[in-house]
Parts: sequence; structure tokens; C-alpha cells
Amino acid sequence: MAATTISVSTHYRSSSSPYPNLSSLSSHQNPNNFIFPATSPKLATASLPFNSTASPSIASMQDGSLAATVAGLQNEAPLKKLKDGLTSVKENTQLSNFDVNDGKSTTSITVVGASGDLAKKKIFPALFALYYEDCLPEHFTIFGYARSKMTDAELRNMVSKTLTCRIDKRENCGEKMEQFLQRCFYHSGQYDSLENFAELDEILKEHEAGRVSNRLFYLSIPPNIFVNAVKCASLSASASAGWTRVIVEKPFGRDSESSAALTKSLKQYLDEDQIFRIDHYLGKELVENLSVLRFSNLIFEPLWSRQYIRNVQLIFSEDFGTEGRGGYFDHYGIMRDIMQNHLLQILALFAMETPVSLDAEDIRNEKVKVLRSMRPIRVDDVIIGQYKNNARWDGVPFLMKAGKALHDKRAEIRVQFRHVPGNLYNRNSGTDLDLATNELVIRVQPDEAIYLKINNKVPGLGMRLDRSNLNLLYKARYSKEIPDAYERLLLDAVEGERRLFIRSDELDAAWALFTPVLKDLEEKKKIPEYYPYGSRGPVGAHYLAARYNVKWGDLGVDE
Ligand SMILES: NC(=O)C1=CN([C@@H]2O[C@H](COP(=O)(O)OP(=O)(O)OC[C@H]3O[C@@H](n4cnc5c(N)ncnc54)[C@H](OP(=O)(O)O)[C@@H]3O)[C@@H](O)[C@H]2O)C=CC1
Ligand SMILES: O=C1O[C@H](COP(=O)(O)O)[C@@H](O)[C@H](O)[C@H]1O
Repeated sequence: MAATTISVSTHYRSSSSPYPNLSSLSSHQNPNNFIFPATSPKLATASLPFNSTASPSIASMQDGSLAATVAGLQNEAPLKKLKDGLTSVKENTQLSNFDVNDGKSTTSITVVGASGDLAKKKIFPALFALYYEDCLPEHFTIFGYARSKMTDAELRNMVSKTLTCRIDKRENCGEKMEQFLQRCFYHSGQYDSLENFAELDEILKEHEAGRVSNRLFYLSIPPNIFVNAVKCASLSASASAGWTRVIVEKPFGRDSESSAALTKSLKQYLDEDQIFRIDHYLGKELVENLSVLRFSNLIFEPLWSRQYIRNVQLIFSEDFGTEGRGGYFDHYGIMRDIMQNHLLQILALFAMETPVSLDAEDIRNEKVKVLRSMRPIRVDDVIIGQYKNNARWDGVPFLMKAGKALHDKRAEIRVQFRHVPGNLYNRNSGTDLDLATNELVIRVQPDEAIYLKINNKVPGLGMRLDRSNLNLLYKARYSKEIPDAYERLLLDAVEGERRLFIRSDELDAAWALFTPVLKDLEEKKKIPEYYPYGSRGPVGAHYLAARYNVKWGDLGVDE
């Protein structure tokens, strides 16, 4: 049985360290060399996903707002009418799939929650970048929708503050920006008002000017109002002839049950292929590139199994805390925020078998198989999950690490290969065999890179080896700016490409892995370890890795 080991960043308090000395760790890795100043309660709350489960407010969350709203909606009185409406919407959508660039149709993109943080920070800038790159359809309109009162001019003013220009075409940026802003409009309305969405529908129609319209709604709103907004958008503002698609932001529930309830509610109003569940990590360049690396280079695929790989590490860290999102974090925590989605998606892409083709369904089928071949993660002293009977990965530990308020910001995949059997040069590599381990690092961010650590002879008359990098650093190799993940994903949604979005069975499988451990942690009120803001995180992560005879690859001198 291969082990999938999940380590979570919790907090560490030095005085209560449950760990003995780890002599196998080098000095900078040794937890006993860490300094642990007292953490402020604010910090503790901010990055304490599991600690928060111990608080009464979190205990009540199990039947909290999202689930309650969903259940409430299912029982609403005018359901039959809504369902009847829904049937016709679904049929229309299935029958019509107009090409966005046929010159005859038009595409309306509505950002629901346009006044919010994500809309300003990511969605409008991504749409502008796509426009700037001539990637949007010939005829398109962008609408902002939210409760805040705003005129079109005020929306444009707000949006203009966050737009940036692609570096390689900066000359006509101002002009392009103005053209883009002229295509942006705003309508104020409630998220649960069929009437307000019907008003939006009327305005959209005016702009669509009799063309066949395709409509994309981006739900950039808190999750407890997803279903209301989908209901109203679907019933009052669906495209009458073209396609209607809805991008849904995470979180998709907070466990298997609430996620299934959310899916069920959404499917009252939409077909699965209208729902685009976004995981923006799938839109990141290096994550997209994983499959290219594996399946278009003969040298990697034969190595991609237990036979050569000793362990795989999926590492996410941020050098800032929860900032203004403490409330959200109290409800969701780091495992739901990063592991169950971003890291698990990367793991699935990393570990999947070769898909039959690059079609969305073929890729997603393979990812689901990986997720289903894993046994749910369970809590013991540490958090451990295990692969069951997967021939390719039998015996290979997968380690995940995610946390905020750490010493740096990074997201990377580290593949540590097995030692060379009977290595002729062992004598020349020093005593630490780990230093002689080949390691492939796929650095998703910052400074995108793929590098391979190899053993190399230090030039000279003697025979000394060191570990050097074969390094593909993107900014040195490619002059073109890397698009933001949201650009790729928005473009895919407009084009109906589903490959990088999460299918409902993938989501179910991902939750099935994490739900038991999340519940266990909540029920057992497990006390997290404290760690100082800006440190390398909880010491337990080292002990967890040591159980599998693994060292975290991000702690070395030549990280
Ligand atoms: N921000 C980020 O970096 C990320 C966000 N996400 C997800 O994207 C979605 C949007 O995030 P974000 O923009 O940060 O969210 P915000 O909290 O900024 O909310 C977006 C808009 O929704 C409306 N709104 C906020 N709270 C409520 C409420 N309780 N009831 C009704 N309407 C409300 C507000 O608009 P108004 O009052 O004008 O109606 C607000 O401007 C969320 O699902 C989030 O989880 C995912 C990844 C990253
Ligand atoms: O989904 C999320 O991602 C961000 C990190 O995204 P990145 O693209 O900046 O790496 C994280 O800060 C946030 O907590 C989480 O909700």
C-alpha cells in the first residue's frame, strides 16, 4: 500500500512541543532550532483552521449557512413553476451551441458580485487582458451585477483602477482600455430577485440587438447565495437561443454532504455541462504544463511510477496571513481552502494515467480514477491517507503541505527519485544520501520554473560531486508574459472548453477523501500546533515526513 500523507500547517507552541529531537534533520530543519515567540490571539485565529473547529461558533457550522440555504431553496413554494421554467432553459441550452466567433452571435458576460474583491482584483483585469489579446468574441458585452448602487460610469471608473496592460503590447493600451470600458455596463439588483434578473435580461437583450446570444454568468459572490443567484439567473436571464454557462467559484460546500446538496440544487437549474466549477490553480501555466511535461517527453513518463519515484511533495505557502478573510477561514480552514481543491487537483493531474485523448472528459475521467483509488485521509496523531491498490504509485508517499503566514510564498511540486542502487559514487557524495537524490521541481509560482537536480562532477582534478540544477527558468527562456490563471479559465468558459473545470464526480471524489478527516478533526477538537508568523511552519510537518523517511525538499540550502 502506498501512502498519501497530508501535512497541514497548524500552529506550534514551543513550550508544548510533543516531539523529541530529530537527529536525522539537518540544523536548519531541526525543529529544536526554531525560535517560537508568543503568537497573538489574532494570529492564532487567523491561521488556525482546525483550532477553529474547537470553538463553539464553528461547531454550529456543521449545519451552517450554506447547507441551510440550500435546503431552504429546495423547499421553496414555487418550485414547480421554477422547474418548468428550468426545463425549457436546459433544453434551449442543450440544443444551441453557437460558436462565439461566428460573427452572428454575441456573448454577454455577467459578473455577479461585480463590486467585490475577486471581481476587481482578477475577473475584470482578466477580461481586459483577453480583450487586449483579441481573444474575446467579436461581439461581446460585459455586465456587472451586484446590490451596490452604481452607474455604468462608476463601474468603469472602479474597473479602470485595476486594469493593467500586457507588457508586450503596451503602446496602444490606453486606447484599448477605453474601448474595453465602453463595453462594460452595470445593473444593480438583489441576488434572490427573479424580477431584478428579469430587468438584467431586458438590458442584455438591448445590447444583444437581436443577435443570437450566448450568456456567461460568473458567480463572484459568497457561497451562501450561489443557489439563489443561479436560480434567478437561470430562470430570468438565460439565453433564449444560445448557450448559458455559469462559472461557480469555490468553496463548493465544506464537506461531502454540503457539496452534494449544492450540486443537487445547482442541477435544479442547470445541466452539468453548463456548470464551470473553477479551480484557478488549474489555469496556472505550470499546472497546465504538467501533462505536456509528462506525455510529450519520453524521458519522464517511464520514470513516473513507484519504480523510480520515492516520494512526491505538493507544497503551498504564503508569506501573509488571512488578512481580511479571517471569518471565511474560521469556517473553511486551510485544508478546504487549499488542499482539498488546489493541491488535490495537482496531485490528480500528476498521478493520472495517460488519458485516451486531450478531451475534457478523457482527462477528467483519469483524474477521477486517481481520486477514487485513494483511501480517505484519516486522522491519527498526524494526518494520513493511503493509496489502495494503485499499481503505479503503490508505496509512494505523497506529502502535502499548505499554510499561510509562513516565511515565503510558493507553490510547487517536488518529485524525489530513488537512490541509485549500488552507486559507484556514493563515496564522493558525502554521508547524506538525500543530497544525492535526484529531484524534479515544478515551481508553479513565483518565478515559474522546472528544474532537475542532478549529481555532477565539480570541475577539477579531484573527484568531488555536487548537486546542480538543469534549470528551465521561464522568465529567462520566454519573453512573453505568462497570462493570469483567470484569463485562461475565462477564455475556456467562453469557448466551452471544460478540461480545466471540476466535474461533479471529481468534486465528490475529492470531498470523499477529505470529509472523514475534517469531521474527525472537528469532533476530536484536535489542538493545533502554534507557529510564529513568518516561520517555516509547524514542526509536526517534519515528523510526519520522517515517518515516511522523507525530508521536505523546500528546506534545503539550494531550494
Ligand atoms: N477574493 C479572492 O481572492 C477569492 C475569492 N474566491 C471566491 O470568489 C467569491 C467572491 O469572492 P470575493 O469577491 O472575495 O467576495 P466579496 O466578499 O468581496 O463579495 C462579493 C460581492 O458579493 C456581495 N456580498 C458580499 N457579502 C454578501 C452577503 N452576505 N450577502 C449578499 N451579498 C453579499 C457584495 O456585493 P454587493 O453588496 O454590492 O451586492 C460583494 O461586493 C467567493 O465565493 C470566494 O470564496 C475564490 C478565490 C479567491
Ligand atoms: O484560492 C485561494 O487561492 C489564494 C492563492 O492563490 P494564488 O493564485 O495567489 O496563489 C489563497 O490566498 C486563498 O486563500 C485561496 O482561497
